Amino acid sequence: MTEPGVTDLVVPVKELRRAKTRLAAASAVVASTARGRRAAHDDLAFALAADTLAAVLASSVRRLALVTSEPRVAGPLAPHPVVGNDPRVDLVADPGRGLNAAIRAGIERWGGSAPVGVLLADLPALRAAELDDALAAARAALRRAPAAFVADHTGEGTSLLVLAPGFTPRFGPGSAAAHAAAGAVALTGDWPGLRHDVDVPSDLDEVRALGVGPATRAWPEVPALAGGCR
Ligand SMILES: Nc1nc2c(ncn2[C@@H]2O[C@H](COP(=O)(O)OP(=O)(O)OP(=O)(O)O)[C@@H](O)[C@H]2O)c(=O)[nH]1
Ligand SMILES: C=C(OP(=O)(O)O)C(=O)O
Repeated sequence: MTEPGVTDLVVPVKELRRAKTRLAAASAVVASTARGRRAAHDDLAFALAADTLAAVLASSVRRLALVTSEPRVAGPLAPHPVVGNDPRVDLVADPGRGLNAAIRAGIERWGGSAPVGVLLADLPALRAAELDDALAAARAALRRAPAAFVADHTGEGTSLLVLAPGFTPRFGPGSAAAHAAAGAVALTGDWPGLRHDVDVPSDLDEVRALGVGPATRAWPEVPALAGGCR
């Protein structure tokens, strides 16, 4: 039986022009002009988020609070084909005070009185089945702990945090240790797509080897995103 709340997810997406600065070298390889590099960078950050969101929407997630002020996701040309008019998606304005503030805004959108998941949006190899499996494991863990998390492939970051009301998200450098120290249970499942976030250029090769969604696969070409999923 599904316990209420835990299939509600908050996903933050930073403004593309400010996001993923550690990936700048990847864009420099595919474009020779500053303008071209800027566009390639924004397209890459967008592709990572689009593929993550497509997997989320193919999962059993009940509601999605998408916290962003990025015009390509939430602006006048939105909704984007990936998010579409999906009734599960609730757009929340980014307060502009960093990642944890954005996450809090997403949690508060639903009142903050039930368990909720927080998933970062740089997981282009994420599979819907992995997310469902991890959410089920988190549901079980929440019977004995205030939160559960999935560490990223380096072991230092957090890709998914599921928290009961009252637990404070501690995203940022060293978040896996911070979440564990605050009492969250580290989930141990074999979820390579869920664990492999893309922070530095070498991560791109590694997620491509796992198998990424259509947007990241096509980069630096911008694909006609049709909202399909693997
Ligand atoms: N809405 C929102 N999302 C954020 C913010 N900061 C990070 N994120 C999201 O959190 C996820 C992980 O981001 P990071 O890789 O830690 O941060 P980043 O600032 O984009 O990348 P770097 O500049 O390379 O450190 C991505 O999905 C980002 O879009 C923020 O201030 N607001
Ligand atoms: C933002 C985080 O990770 P990364 O910088 O690895 O994306 C985090 O783990 O809180």
